[in-house]
Amino acid sequence: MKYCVLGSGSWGTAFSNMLHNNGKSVILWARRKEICKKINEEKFSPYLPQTNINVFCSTDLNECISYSDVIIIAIPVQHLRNILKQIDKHKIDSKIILNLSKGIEISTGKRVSEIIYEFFDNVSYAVLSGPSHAEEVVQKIPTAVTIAGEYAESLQKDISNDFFRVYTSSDVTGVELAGALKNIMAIAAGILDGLGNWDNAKAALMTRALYEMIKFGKAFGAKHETFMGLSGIGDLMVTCNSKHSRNRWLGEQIAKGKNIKEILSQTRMIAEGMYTVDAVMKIAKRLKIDMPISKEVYEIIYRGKTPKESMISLMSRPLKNEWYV
Ligand SMILES: NC(=O)C1=CN([C@@H]2O[C@H](COP(=O)(O)OP(=O)(O)OC[C@H]3O[C@@H](n4cnc5c(N)ncnc54)[C@H](OP(=O)(O)O)[C@@H]3O)[C@@H](O)[C@H]2O)C=CC1
Ligand SMILES: O=C(CO)COP(=O)(O)O
Repeated sequence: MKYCVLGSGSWGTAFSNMLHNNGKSVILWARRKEICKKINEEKFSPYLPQTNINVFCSTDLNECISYSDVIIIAIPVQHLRNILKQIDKHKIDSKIILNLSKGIEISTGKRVSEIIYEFFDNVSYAVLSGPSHAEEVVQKIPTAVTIAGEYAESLQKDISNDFFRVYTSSDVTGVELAGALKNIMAIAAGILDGLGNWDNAKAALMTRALYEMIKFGKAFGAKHETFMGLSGIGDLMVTCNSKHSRNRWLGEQIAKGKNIKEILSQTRMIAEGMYTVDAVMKIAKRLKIDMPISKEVYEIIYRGKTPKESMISLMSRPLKNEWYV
């Protein structure tokens, strides 16, 4: 199968480079000409400056689609719709779309599969997610992830190699939601890290975060076991603890007293959780799902609540059974 990867940020670049090294035919699509030029002429990406990038890059979106059997999405979710609008429907007809992005669209509350099917009715869809920081994948550090959806077994074979191990799952909704929700929780973890390196608090936060993710997922028919796997607790652990996580970093900066505008001006990278939390709070309100950690992340980012005030709010909630619904 031939592949194109849409999105030349850190993950799209790392993933396409890995597929190229697997011996697959791959094109990376970038929206900016200067990125393509650097990758093609200097084997350099500003998103992964320590690594040689050997994959071919193009800025011609529809040419990339025509060339490929599998179209891989690595575009921040709030910008995905705008890119999909530019794709010629006939060129993508009956192809496979594999999503790597982790988020929920604010304007519609949709997961990536739902956005894709709104545009293209005759495509096959799969999602790949799990603990997989691009910075480690380009260094060939052992990584394991989950893939769910159509052609999962064929994709699993093409993508896996001696350092990147792909497991299959049948739960597309769960894999999508777990990947989106853990980004919110990583912001909360970063806020805690910025306040103090507190082991008890971090363990409590991650455990209650997982329960919150499961409650939300179940409202959409996601399987409990998915949240116990690589795309659930696995990705939650890595994102809440990793020095590479942009979501955790964003939280840490907030706790240091910086305002959001100032933090965003420091990087071109995307912390998806900052946007997903807006979508999740709208959905949770509508469906009456209690999401205390997400609510505090939302209040801090969008309402100016201080991290200390949020911590007090969380700790002074009415006492209850650990597994309340
Ligand atoms: N980084 C990682 O380790 C992992 C990331 N992911 C997920 O992959 C997805 C892509 O993230 P990642 O590769 O990390 O991106 P990065 O944060 O590394 O880079 C930002 C990307 O967003 C693009 N972008 C910024 N503004 C726009 C816009 N207005 N329209 C379209 N694209 C825009 C940038 O394009 P440009 O350079 O042209 O500005 C760039 O490709 C996210 O959903 C993320 O959660 C999943 C697993 C691992
Ligand atoms: O999803 C990721 C790792 O699995 C990347 O997380 P960040 O976007 O927080 O860097």
